[in-house]
Amino acid sequence: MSANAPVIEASGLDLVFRTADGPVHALRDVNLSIGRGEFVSFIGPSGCGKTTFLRCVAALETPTGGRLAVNGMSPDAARRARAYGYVFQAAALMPWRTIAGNIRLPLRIMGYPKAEREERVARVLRMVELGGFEKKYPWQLSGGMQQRASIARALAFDADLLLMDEPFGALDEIVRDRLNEELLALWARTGKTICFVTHSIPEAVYLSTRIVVMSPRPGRVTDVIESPLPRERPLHIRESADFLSIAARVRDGLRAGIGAEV
Ligand SMILES: Nc1ncnc2c1ncn2[C@@H]1O[C@H](COP(=O)(O)OP(=O)(O)OP(=O)(O)O)[C@@H](O)[C@H]1O
Repeated sequence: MSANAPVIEASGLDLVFRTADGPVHALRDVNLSIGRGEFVSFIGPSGCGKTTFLRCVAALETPTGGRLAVNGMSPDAARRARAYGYVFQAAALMPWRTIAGNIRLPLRIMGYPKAEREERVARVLRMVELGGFEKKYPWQLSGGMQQRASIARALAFDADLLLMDEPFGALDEIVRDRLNEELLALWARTGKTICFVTHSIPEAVYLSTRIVVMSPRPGRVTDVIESPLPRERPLHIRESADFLSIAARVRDGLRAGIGAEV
């Protein structure tokens, strides 16, 4: 695959869930191409298909129409090639395992030798500033630290693509600000491609190079906004005119999507 080939390419993507109450059109005609090193946020009201899109990329759902390629492969093949790390809404750590044990387990399942497992666990914990917390259990850590541990687990495979489904939604604003800054720093350091689901307009605008606005019933993309903000973003950039004008456009897009529904 060439370095410029899209990491994710969706064309005419459709997904209809068959339910007892009839079909649910979770995604309709989604066309999106995401390039290497982009930070793309997905924002939209509950039920507009944000999680479903990420799950399709991760081969956890099968689209009912259209095409989807991840690193130029089918999502299934990309999953086998460990193309991505997935960070869930809640930290989803196993409470009976230590932080190191949580990160080590998938590495063990995938057959990494012991020495390499240990090296990777130590490295990713340092990356999320949790060095020294290896032997703690999840309940001994704050919510923000748990979420950092779950990011470390997703980083352990060195995948170039990170799929993050509302990872900071349950955290208070101060912790969220800090993790947003840390995530941007990590993105800058590693050059990974990040797909990030959020309900927060400021979070989407602060983090992203591109913002995908979605609306429900059927779930579809209603706007894609390129951010003019520089890659280096101190928190106070949120008071700048550029920031506020992108936030206003996202808000308008969300309103228009809801308006179209009624
Ligand atoms: N396994 C499933 N079976 C049936 N319907 C489903 C299934 N998964 C999702 N849906 C429906 O598909 C639509 C899109 O759901 P999805 O979870 O992708 O939305 P979302 O935008 O991520 O919402 P939220 O912001 O609340 O997480 C919703 O109407 C949801 O009820």
